Amino acid sequence: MAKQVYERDKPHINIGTMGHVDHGKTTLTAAITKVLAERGLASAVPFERIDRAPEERDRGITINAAHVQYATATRHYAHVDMPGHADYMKNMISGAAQVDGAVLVVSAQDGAMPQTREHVVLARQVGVEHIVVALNKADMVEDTELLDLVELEVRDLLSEYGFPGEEVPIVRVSGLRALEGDPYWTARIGDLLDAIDGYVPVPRRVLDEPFLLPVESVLTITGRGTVVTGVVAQGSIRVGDAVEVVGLGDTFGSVATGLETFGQTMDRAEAGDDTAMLLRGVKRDQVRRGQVISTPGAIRPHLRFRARVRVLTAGEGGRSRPFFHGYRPQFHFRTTDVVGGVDLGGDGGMALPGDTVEMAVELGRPVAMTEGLGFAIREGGRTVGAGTVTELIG
Ligand SMILES: Nc1nc2c(ncn2[C@@H]2O[C@H](COP(=O)(O)OP(=O)(O)OP(=O)(O)O)[C@@H](O)[C@H]2O)c(=O)[nH]1
Ligand SMILES: [Mg+2]
Repeated sequence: MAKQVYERDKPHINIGTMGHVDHGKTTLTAAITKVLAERGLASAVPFERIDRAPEERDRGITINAAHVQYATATRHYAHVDMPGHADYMKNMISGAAQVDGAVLVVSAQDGAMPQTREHVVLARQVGVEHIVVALNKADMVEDTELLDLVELEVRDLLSEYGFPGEEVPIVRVSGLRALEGDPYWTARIGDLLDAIDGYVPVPRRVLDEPFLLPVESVLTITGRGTVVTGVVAQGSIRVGDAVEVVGLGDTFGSVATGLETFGQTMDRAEAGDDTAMLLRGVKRDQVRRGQVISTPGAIRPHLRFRARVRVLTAGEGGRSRPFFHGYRPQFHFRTTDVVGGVDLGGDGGMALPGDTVEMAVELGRPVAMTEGLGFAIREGGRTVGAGTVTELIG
């Protein structure tokens, strides 16, 4: 059967659901596709197809970020449903790094919880500028004063981390009731989508720079070959173009022999597209998450770099004590994390929570990078810093 061709007839936006564990992100994601399917703008994706790994079903939590697509009257969306559980924060970070805007899901019953705060902090760090709040499980709270209070609390939290808390749209929804077909709550999902359409701007895509695709996942298509997926960070590519696979090992060349988005073929993929790329002559074990696919020669892997880092405070989920020269946390770049040693300049170097410091870093594995690349620093399940590469050393 011939595959459908992707029609680039509406602006494309990448968004995602984030928020504390169990606040209803996956249910809301399923509800959005259901409501839009009824309008002929999406295929309904049931809850079990979003959380589909056996462990996800058994534990009732999201582990891997899942991607679905839908359209509103004016836009095409790729939507990544991120995990809320603290153990899977690194999947949340790479998910958030790809989105142009986020839907922060907050349970109206529980209000803002630890990962609500941590996700807001991380969204800020990875450059998400626009957040729309879904005050979910609103079906469970009858007291409207209580809803007003939770709303205020969320606005304050957003303002605390530099978002315009006063103007962020907050929509009271019930993903579960909408999924069950309740007309009132179905209409509220419509309100949420209107808020997203209206509040998250179409970002300016960087098309005039070399092509770059951070690899999010790798799969084998029997009889065709190895496919990498991810959101194109910059530039564009056509079927037949030469590419390089860069980072985590030796750089090698290939050719993009096929391009798809959500199962629809494309002749050309461009910045912002959620893309699957078939690579010629590449074995499954030669590519992995954390590498980048680029125009040949456009980017190099590096082990050593200098950076400017803001050390998070305990209140932001970071450390309560300083770290010193020789500290070895994990560095999260785009879709990967790599251990690295920190040089704070001499044995007396120290970085206090709340400080912004300059440091040199030596990674355990080379990562494809250019100056200006952002990253998060994590240790023992928490985010301790946010940085930007200022100079490539080696
Ligand atoms: N009453 C009510 N229950 C809901 C609503 N949305 C979700 N739930 C329930 O809350 C529980 C968690 O829902 P999920 O959608 O898995 O939550 P999640 O935020 O995706 O969880 P993680 O991805 O593991 O962080 C499930 O039992 C849902 O049925 C809602 O709007 N109202
Ligand atoms: Mg989930």
